[in-house]
Amino acid sequence: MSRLLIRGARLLGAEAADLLVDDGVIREVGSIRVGSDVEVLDADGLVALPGLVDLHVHLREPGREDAETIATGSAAAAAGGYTAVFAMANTSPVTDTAEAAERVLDLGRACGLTEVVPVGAVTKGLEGGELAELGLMARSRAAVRVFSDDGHCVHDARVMRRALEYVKTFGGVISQHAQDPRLAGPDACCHEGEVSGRLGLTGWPGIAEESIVARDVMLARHTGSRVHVAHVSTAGTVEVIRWAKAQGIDVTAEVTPHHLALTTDLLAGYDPVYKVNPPLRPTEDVEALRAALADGTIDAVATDHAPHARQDKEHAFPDAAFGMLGLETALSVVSEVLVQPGLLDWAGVARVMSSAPARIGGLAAQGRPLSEGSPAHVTLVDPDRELTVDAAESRSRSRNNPWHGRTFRGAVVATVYGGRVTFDRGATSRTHRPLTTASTPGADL
Ligand SMILES: NC(=O)N[C@@H](CC(=O)O)C(=O)O
Repeated sequence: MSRLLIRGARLLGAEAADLLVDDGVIREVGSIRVGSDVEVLDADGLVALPGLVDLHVHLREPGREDAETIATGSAAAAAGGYTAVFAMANTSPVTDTAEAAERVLDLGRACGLTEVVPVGAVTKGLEGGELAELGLMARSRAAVRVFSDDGHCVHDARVMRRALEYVKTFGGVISQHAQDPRLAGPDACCHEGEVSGRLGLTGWPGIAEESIVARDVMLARHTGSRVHVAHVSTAGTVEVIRWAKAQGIDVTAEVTPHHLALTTDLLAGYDPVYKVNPPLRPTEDVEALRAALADGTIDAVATDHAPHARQDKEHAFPDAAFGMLGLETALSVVSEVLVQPGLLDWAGVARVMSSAPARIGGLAAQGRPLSEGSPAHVTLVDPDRELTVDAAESRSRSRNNPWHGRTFRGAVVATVYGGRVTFDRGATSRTHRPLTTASTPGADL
């Protein structure tokens, strides 16, 4: 494999330095001179983060390759700075066997743009009844550690209890889509409140999420097992998780960029691009989610990248599919709503978008500090670069992009996965410019 020099990157909490990558590993960090046989990424003024890790994406293959494939989803992931993504099990067929998980793994490896980690279903066919082949999936080549019926809640407490007991035996985790189906059924498509009343849309009350999370943290305590809360969307859920963590219960949680930035008011025009599950919530919830991510109550940002073909999404609001794209814009949204206002620094971004999700998902080779001997998974970010989102330019096969037309400050410039450049917005051709903090580069990170 060819060698790569990442020149002059701003490392977290350290001086700017060059990184020499050989055979997929960071060999040297410092001031490095190389010959002309080495590919160079000019990272002057760019922040180098450990490669981003996304615990929650929908890649739609097998079954809905018209909406996304593992290849197009991997390209979108690389463009978003991701070096690992966890592919949810709600494909067709469902990832509920060892063979299905291995197939997703192999398709991801064949693309080679990012690590594609299969998530196994908790129950057969996501039907909520019988447990899927959890042990076989764990012992397969795919070594599945994260299990989820995402898109559906594991609503039967007895099934959830057994699943938690089972995955404990091999250090797995259940990622729960918390939605009590009796409190928020299939027609529920809008946060239950003033807006749903005014628009005449069926409400999806926060209590449908909070009551399941409260039950699940108690089941995690009872079983001594590990539960992860997918796409937290309300202030009440934050309170439950904060309490559970204070009791020492083994619970982790993720929040999406859209729940950190968009509110239920956007539904006023009935644009189905804003229809997502769980729904967009009011400002008070958004503020609580931002604060919870900053103080560590919520561990990670996960996109819930949910591509949909036009024929599924472009309908009257109640009939449209749930979900929105997220992979290519996540870092820019986090930069805009958390870094610019001072709620997170870049070390904090590395925590919530790389090291914490890697730890939760059991990926030892991801989320590591960029030091000698670490695998070369690197995301280069320009904190000041403006990015205007154009849905037509997406690498995703789908166009349900809620950020179309928005301009963000802060963008991924290049991604290195296993020592190979998988995305480059021009880092190889950038002109040199001075570091913004010349005396102590990295001090503001
Ligand atoms: N998050 C979404 O809005 N959609 C998800 C599944 C789901 O959680 O409904 C999808 O697969 O499209």
